[in-house]
Amino acid sequence: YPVQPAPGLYQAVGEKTGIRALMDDFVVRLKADSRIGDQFKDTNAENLASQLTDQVCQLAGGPCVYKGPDMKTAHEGMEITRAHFNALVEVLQVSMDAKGISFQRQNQILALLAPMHRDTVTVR
Ligand code: HEM
Repeated sequence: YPVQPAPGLYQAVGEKTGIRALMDDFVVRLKADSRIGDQFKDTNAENLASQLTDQVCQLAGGPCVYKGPDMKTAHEGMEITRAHFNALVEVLQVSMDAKGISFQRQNQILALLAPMHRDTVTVR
C-alpha cells in the first residue's frame, strides 16, 4: 500500500490492544447493521476481528503482519457495491467514536483504508 501512516497513529489508537477492542466492537456493529449485516451473518466474529486487527495494526505502523488473503481475493464474488463500502466506513466511524478516537485520528485510519475500495468493491 502506498499510503504512509501519520506519525504517532499506532500509539494514538491504543496499539494492538486498542485496535483489537475497536475491531471487536466493529464486528458486532457490522453484524447488526441493517444495510450490510446480512453479508456478515455467517462470519466468525473472532476470526474477522483478529484479521482486521493485524491488518490495521500493520497499516497504522505497528509491529503486526497481516497474514490473510489479499483484499481482492477475500471479497471476490461478494457483490459489494460502493454503497456497501460507504456503509462499512460509517459503521467503523461509529465504533471509533465509541472508543473515543479523535476525529483527526479517525480520518488518518480511514485514509489508510480508503484505497481498498478498488479491491473490495466488486459491483460498479
Ligand atoms: C476498507 C474496506 C475493507 C477492509 C479493510 C476489509 C477487510 C477484510 C478482511 C481483513 C477480511 C478477512 C479476510 C479473511 O481472513 O479471509 C474480510 C472479509 C470479509 N469482508 Fe471485508 N473489508 C472491507 C470491505 C468490505 C465490505 C464493504 C464488505 C461488505 C459490505 C465486506 C465484507 C466482507 C465479508 C462478508 C468477509 C468474509 C468474512 C467471513 O470470513 O465470513 N468487506 N474483509
